[in-house]
This record gives sequence, C-alpha cells and structure tokens, in this order.
Amino acid sequence: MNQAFIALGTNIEPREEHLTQALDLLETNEYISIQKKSSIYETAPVGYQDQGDFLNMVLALQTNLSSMDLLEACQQIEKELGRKRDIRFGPRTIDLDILTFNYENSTVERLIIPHPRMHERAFVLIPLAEIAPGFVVPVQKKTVEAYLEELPEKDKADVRLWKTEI
Ligand SMILES: Nc1ncnc2c1ncn2[C@@H]1O[C@H](COP(=O)(O)OP(=O)(O)OP(=O)(O)O)[C@@H](O)[C@H]1O
Ligand SMILES: Nc1nc2c(c(=O)[nH]1)N=C(CO)CN2
Repeated sequence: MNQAFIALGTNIEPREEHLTQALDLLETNEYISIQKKSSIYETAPVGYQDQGDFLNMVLALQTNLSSMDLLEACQQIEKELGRKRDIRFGPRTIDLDILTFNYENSTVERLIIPHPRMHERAFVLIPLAEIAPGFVVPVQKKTVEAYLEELPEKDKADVRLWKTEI
C-alpha cells in the first residue's frame, strides 16, 4: 500500500459542493482509501490576487495506484468537475495536488513530489498540520510543524477555520 497526502482547493461557487463531489469521486475509486480528512479552511488567494477566497483541505490517502496513476485519477476528477485551465494560479472549480507519495522524490514536470510549493503555503501546511503534524516531509526531512513555524504570521492569518466536517 502507498501512502499519499493530497491538497484540495476551490474558489468557484458552489465551493462546498465542489469539495464534496471531489471527495465522493475519490471515495468511489476502488484503489483509493481516504484515511484522514482535515477541516475545511477559508483562505485568501495566494499568487494571483484578483479572485475570490478559496476553500482548502488536505487528505491522507492509502492507495495501490502508482503516483502517476494517482495523478491521473486526480486530473480525471478535475476534468469531471469542469475545471478550465486559463489563468495560472487563477480561479478553479477544483484543484487536486499531490503533496507527497511515500518517500518518493519525483522531478519530472508532470509530477513533482514533494509538491514544490507546499513548504511555503499556509493553506497547505495548516490543514496538513491538523492531520499529520509530525509527518516528516521527504527530501529536506523536516516536519510539517517545523515548516509551519517558519511561515510569517500574516500568511497564517489568511487561513481561517471554516467548517470542521463536510
Ligand atoms: N505534485 C503535483 N500534483 C499535481 N499536479 C502536478 C504535480 N506536479 C506537477 N504537476 C503538474 O502540474 C500541472 C499544472 O497543474 P495546475 O494547473 O493544477 O497548477 P496550479 O494548480 O495552477 O499550480 P500549483 O501546482 O502551484 O498548485 C499539471 O498538468 C500536472 O501534471
Ligand atoms: N488560498 C489559495 N491560494 C491559491 C490556491 C489555493 O488552493 N488556495 N491555489 C493556487 C494554485 O494552485 C494559487 N493560489
């Protein structure tokens, strides 16, 4: 069995429904089992600013898919939920990013893991710390909590608990 963390994000209404639909699609995949779900956080947009707030959450999964097959499953869900890829870092119906996959370190453009921007994103680290604070992120071998401590307070203030369960 492989162990993965994935991050979900949406900033197009109905945002909550996009998250529940993505969770349903993951749950119906016979090769994926969701082990843990973080709470849902409402987060100010990072990067491209002229867009609405996101809902973000993180999941711990077990899967017997390979990392590439898990990426395909995630991209299929993005497609089914009608995501349009136009503005980089721009508005999205649903975005599924693989954060880590076992202790794999992949550097091919299609799949970079650990996710290259996870260490600097409060909207990833805060929900990840909720479900796996002591997890040692591969390669740099630092815990999620240690990364979180390095983040500026203003970044953390942009991430607010929205709902503990959906
Ligand atoms: N760890 C990863 N998880 C998901 N996609 C990845 C990963 N590494 C590379 N990719 C590739 O990134 C490409 C662009 O992804 P996407 O459009 O979702 O980027 P983005 O969400 O705008 O930015 P970000 O990756 O910073 O969240 C995808 O085609 C995918 O193949
Ligand atoms: N708050 C927040 N900001 C973002 C997000 C996201 O999920 N949440 N995703 C992005 C592109 O992946 C760019 N900016």
